[in-house]
Amino acid sequence: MTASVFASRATLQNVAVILRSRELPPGSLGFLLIEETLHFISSLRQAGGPGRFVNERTARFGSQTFKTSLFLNSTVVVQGVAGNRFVASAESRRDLLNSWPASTLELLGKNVPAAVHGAQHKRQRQIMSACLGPGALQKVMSRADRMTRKHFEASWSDEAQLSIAGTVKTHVFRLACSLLAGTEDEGLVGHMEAHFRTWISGLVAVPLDVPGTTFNKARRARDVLRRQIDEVIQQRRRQLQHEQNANSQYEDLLSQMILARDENGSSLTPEELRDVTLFLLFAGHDTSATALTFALKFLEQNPSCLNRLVQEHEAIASEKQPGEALNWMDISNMKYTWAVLLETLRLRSASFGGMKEAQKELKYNGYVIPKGWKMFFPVSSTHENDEYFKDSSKFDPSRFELDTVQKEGPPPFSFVAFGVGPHACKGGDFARMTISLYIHHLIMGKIKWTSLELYEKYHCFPIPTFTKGYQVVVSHDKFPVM
Ligand code: HEM
Repeated sequence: MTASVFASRATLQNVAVILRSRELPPGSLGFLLIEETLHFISSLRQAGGPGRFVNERTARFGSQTFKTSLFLNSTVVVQGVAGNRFVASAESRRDLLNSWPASTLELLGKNVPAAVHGAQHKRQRQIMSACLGPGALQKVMSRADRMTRKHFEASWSDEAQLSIAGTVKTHVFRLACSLLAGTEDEGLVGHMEAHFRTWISGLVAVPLDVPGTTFNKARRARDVLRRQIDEVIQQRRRQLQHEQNANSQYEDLLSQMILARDENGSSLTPEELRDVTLFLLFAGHDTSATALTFALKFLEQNPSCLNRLVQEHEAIASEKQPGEALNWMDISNMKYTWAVLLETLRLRSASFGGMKEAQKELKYNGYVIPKGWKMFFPVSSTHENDEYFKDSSKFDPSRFELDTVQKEGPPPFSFVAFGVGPHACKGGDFARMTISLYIHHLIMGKIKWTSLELYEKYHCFPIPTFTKGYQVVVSHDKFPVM
């Protein structure tokens, strides 16, 4: 049955391709629409992500724009600044729409920002802006600072051997639960973490919903998480009703999200609030944890960059009283730290690219993109292009040091780790706060970490992941001055 559906879909699409072959970009949809997907996934299973898949086809067809088929969809791949700019502006006109597989949306929920468009999306973005921007984050900074200090005391003891990937992931999840959902209850958070991992593993699984499959377990885990988040929200609403002053300094973003209104005075519906809270945990978790893990690896491999960071953090700490929490101004003054994070994301982007669907026939670069086809912009082929980033394979945070080292930053649409267009990331400041705090307390704790394997392998399916979890030995001492 499934095979015949594949076959008829593939046949219909192939007929369309033959009829319009002169107008379409060069390329091949492969055998039964599945062959190309297998090549794509095999490329993601290696370091470099989709780079090999994209570069091979770019060379074979002599064009940066080519057709292929990904995840059963006829797809046009576009690259570089021009391709990214085209996607952003076509999406702003709603000629392209965000396109996630139906099975992923089934697990994420139909109300999440990535799934909605138009007025509902605008309302959600306005509310998220109010709750994830510097003003809101300033209110939760002392809580975040306290949790990060506590994490180092508990997990980074002298001579400990630990997996940085695992340790960082757990911390980022706990911090996000505390700041986004307002809960630090260890029992509840531990329980949520286990369900959370089962839930997100279903997002890239075969969507077979029968008992025992990864997808089915993920759907059940999602139901448990929804109940848990609903309870947390109800509890928070009751607390807020008892608060005398609704403008007091809320130490969690959930309270701010409950109270936030868009320009028309509308708030999130209860179902939206639940789905958006869970979505924020999902959107901010693996992305931030991966960026932090790879940043630490790059720093270990580049002692001169680490030394610059030490100077920056010592200067900031010297202005504080002992034990005084960092504030948002301190985070925004950590300019080299931010440059290290951006350079890490350039070389190890958590997203391998964006997939959008054409709502009508489009023209790009002289080629036709038929209605219903997907457009895919791979991140790596822009990030690793010497035209935009000189010596692009080199880890060099100074390319993002605007005002001080560089007169101009990279060209617009060349750095796309946070996506482009109306659905671009809303959590950059949150990620910046989480990662900067972590690096600050690591450095000020005089902690040294040494890899058991300096050049450990990693793969990119679905995001960059060290094969052995980046195992290190910890010691507490002074950094060598370079
Ligand atoms: C280094 C960390 C992060 C990276 C690299 C990252 C990257 C991305 C990317 C590539 C997208 C998709 C954009 C698109 O579809 O075009 C996205 C969307 C999003 N991210 Fe992030 N993200 C990070 C952290 C966070 C955090 C910490 C949060 C929240 C706490 C967050 C919230 C969101 C939201 C809400 C969206 C969806 C926006 C929409 O559909 O309107 N992200 N992010």
